Amino acid sequence: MISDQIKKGPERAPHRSLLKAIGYTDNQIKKPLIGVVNSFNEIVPGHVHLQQISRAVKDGILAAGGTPVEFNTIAVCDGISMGHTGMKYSLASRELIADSVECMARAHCFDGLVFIPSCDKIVPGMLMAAARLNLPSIFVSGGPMLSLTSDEGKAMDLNSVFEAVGAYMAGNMEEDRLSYFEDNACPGCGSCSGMFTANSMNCLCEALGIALSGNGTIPAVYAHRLRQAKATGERILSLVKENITALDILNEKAFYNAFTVDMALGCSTNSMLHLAAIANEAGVPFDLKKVNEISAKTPNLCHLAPAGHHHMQDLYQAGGVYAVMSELNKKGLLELDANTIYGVAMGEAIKGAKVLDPNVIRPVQTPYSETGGIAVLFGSIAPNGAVVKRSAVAKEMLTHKGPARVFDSEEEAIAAIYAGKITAGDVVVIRYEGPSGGPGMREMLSPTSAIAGMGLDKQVALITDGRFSGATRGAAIGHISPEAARGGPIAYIKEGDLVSIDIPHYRIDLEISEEEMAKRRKDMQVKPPREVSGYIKRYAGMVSSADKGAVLQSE
Ligand SMILES: CC(C)(O)[C@@H](O)C(=O)O
Ligand SMILES: [Mg+2]
Repeated sequence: MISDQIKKGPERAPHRSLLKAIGYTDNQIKKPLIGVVNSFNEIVPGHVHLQQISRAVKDGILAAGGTPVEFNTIAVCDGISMGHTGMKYSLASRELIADSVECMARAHCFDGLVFIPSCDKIVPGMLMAAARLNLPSIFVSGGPMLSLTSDEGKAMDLNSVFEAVGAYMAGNMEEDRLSYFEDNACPGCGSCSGMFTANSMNCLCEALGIALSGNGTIPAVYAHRLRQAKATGERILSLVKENITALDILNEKAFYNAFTVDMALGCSTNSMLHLAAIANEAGVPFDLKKVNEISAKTPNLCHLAPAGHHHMQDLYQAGGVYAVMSELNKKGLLELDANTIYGVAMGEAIKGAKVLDPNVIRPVQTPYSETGGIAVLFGSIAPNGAVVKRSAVAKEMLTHKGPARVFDSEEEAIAAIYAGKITAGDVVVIRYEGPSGGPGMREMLSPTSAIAGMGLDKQVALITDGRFSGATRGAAIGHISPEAARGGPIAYIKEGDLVSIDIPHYRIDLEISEEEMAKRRKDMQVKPPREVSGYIKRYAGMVSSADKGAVLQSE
């Protein structure tokens, strides 16, 4: 046992003494020590109930003959940090989570780990740690929030409130209506209820084979979630016994399945950053061009919010992620011999799964589209790529040409949008918001929701070296690489330049000549880094480009 290093032989009497000081008995110390990596706190609705999930996980571990040892990580709420400098700390928190789990697991010699994430950055941060540590590992999330139906019969979620702000600011909504959404859109604990980033990543844990079926979709408040947590706690003991470690599962086939399921589900654009970062930790090659190859042949089967009106509870009732996979399998789109935490191959694991509601999970013969939810665009604005959730783009905007309206920060852009200075046809450019330049690559739900809430989403595009929320809809093209702060072409766009977007052909171009661009590179200065301090300053210096997952690199 790995934990023998802290508990076996006379030399380890002091260590056992300390374990006894915690209350562990000799009998408990002899058993496999299972780290329960919790991310409970009292500021994130997706995490506020994780003590209950953790209790259930620990019950499962105890029942299966292990000794659970809980420790915590931080967790940021992207919704609460949205629209101000707080958002600069969200993506950056992912690396802290990975690093802190590494420190805890290595220092205390756990035999296996159960990870309990929930919201956006905690899932990938923990997956990165799992890959890095390569211990027997399994994931169980806190589960999605429920979605209530409004008095107008519309399913609500966090984005309903963000878009209501847009409508209110445009003078199209009364204050009491805004309050109605504020009071009803987020009814209780769980990760926000659309196919936003948290739920995307928790669903992808199933596709990766690192979580039990249902991990992504069972609502936070259902007892099924607690049973799932117990089953997860029991399962880790089998993984320890059989020595199935994280990298037995997180290999090339697992990532192939994850990208494929991502396209079918219509996951958040942030999944491109996170899968790249996790693949990097797992030593699996990642190339954004490959993503397009998968997207080109994978039908989009689901239109959950923001692409449509379904929510996670609908996907749960429709059969969940495995039902989606069973549809994809009919077209031979999966790597069936990928490993799973069940100890059987994925093909075996999904046997028996079927679609229970074809309105929520379309049959593979009649998809929403023949191609996947996400497209990677390349072109003179984004030589190394840009990402768009094409399943949530209005048809009218799939191709668009319009004048650039250039802003060097999210704040400047939002002020112009609220002041009514953005009009039909415009391409809003928000730059110096990349991983290094931001720093922290802010997620821009306020501007995209304001545009949508003002009814301009069929006429206005928004492009940025920052990123978007999973709740963002419209022609919102992010992750433009290289970023402005590192001299990417986006730094040289001028007000009024024509920007050409062609999503079906995977292109994003600036309509100026190469000579003109060369001239601008000579004449125009890239802005100096923003004045920041502390962790985010270190982060700004070390972070890689978005197309590489915005991971920290030491050189
Ligand atoms: C606040 C949200 C909905 O979590 C957003 O940050 C996302 O990425 O989906
Ligand atoms: Mg987010």
